[in-house]
Amino acid sequence: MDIPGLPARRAALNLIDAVLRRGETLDQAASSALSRVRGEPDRALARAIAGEVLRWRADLDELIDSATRLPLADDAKARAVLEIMLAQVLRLETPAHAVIATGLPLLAGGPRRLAHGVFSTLTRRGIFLPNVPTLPDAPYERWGDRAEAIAKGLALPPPLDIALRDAAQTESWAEKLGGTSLMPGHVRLERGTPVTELAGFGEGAWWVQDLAASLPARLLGTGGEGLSALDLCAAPGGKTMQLAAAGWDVTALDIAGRRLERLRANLERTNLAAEVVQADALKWEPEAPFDAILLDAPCTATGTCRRHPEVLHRIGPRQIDEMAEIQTKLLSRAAEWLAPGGVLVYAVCSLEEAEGEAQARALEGLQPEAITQAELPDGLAPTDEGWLRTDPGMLAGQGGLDGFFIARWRKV
Ligand SMILES: C[S@@+](CC[C@H](N)C(=O)[O-])C[C@H]1O[C@@H](n2cnc3c(N)ncnc32)[C@H](O)[C@@H]1O
Repeated sequence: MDIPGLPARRAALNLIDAVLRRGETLDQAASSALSRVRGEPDRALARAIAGEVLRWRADLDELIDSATRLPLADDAKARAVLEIMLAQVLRLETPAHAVIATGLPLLAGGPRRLAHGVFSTLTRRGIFLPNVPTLPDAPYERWGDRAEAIAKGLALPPPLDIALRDAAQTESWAEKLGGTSLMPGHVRLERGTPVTELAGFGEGAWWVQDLAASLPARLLGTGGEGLSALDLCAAPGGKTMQLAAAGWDVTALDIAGRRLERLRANLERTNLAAEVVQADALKWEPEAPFDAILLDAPCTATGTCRRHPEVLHRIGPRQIDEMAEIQTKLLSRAAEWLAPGGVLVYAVCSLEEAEGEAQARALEGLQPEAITQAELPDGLAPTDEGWLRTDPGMLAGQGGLDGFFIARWRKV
């Protein structure tokens, strides 16, 4: 029999290992790593511990190294166990005795005494974490002069943003749900709000969507009688719902069947319509050109680091290059499918220049259409090129937002 709480800590260790060694996402790792953890609270605890370690790993390691005479190897199990133990004390307010009771058994047959010694030395010393997590070296270097601000955003727990089907009712939904609105059609609620229990969820009056993620579809404008929009890479459908609610005649295309099932369920719940196509956008050909195309391309998703801190560790040049290559192909195909006068919006939830600015710079044959200040919430501004670059850490006073790159063109 395991002691209570031990399976959750073992699972946290396995989740971290899957991210650091196998490059998996926490979601990918979850089904196997959490399979032996009974009960949702313990599964949530395992994920929370792993998330905190991945967010604060550089700072936790600095503490560990300050208390050992010889540094532990980067991949030493004792280091990983100490990270888990310290993250609980420093981030989850778990009492030290519970941390010891569920941490040291993970090192059975190994350096338990060493780990106990390091943990006791540190907790006696009165340790704390900085206000802002220290980024791992690789993303710190990649993000250059944006890195400090991004790190500040990482320290903020992301709020819960919802997008309304009917933007005209923004004020009344904000009041009903006790939230605040940063632009029409948007309401911001406190993190951890149980989504499905909120008023309006069942009747499909809104869906969960980060404020930044809601901007690309807004930048296509409103549709109308007979105006067609292609949502290329559409699942699970946040932007499809926005486009349909804005009056476009939407074709929603994605390669992933399971994700398209979620898109269909989302459309059904919100009582919105779209033609759904399962296809590979690198091979598919449309029957007719579109008046508007939204390419929300697959990407490294580093802009979601607040919710998915594993991207700080598992994304490197290889993944960025792979994604950039696909994005270039998708963008040039999408550009060919526009009707004269049609608008193309390109978006990625990535903080990487290769997936954002470099893609926009390389696209030929369409006329850039600058994003304007009036189209953005207060506190955000377009770049000199007329693109939008959001970083976690922007709008910090209002709870931040995800990192996105967005650009727009017109076919003249
Ligand atoms: C950033 S997500 C899209 C999110 C979606 N637009 C939303 O707002 O809910 C990228 C999507 O691209 C899809 N995808 C990746 N490669 C694709 C391809 N070759 N053809 C079509 N879809 C693809 C993935 O299945 C994934 O659903």
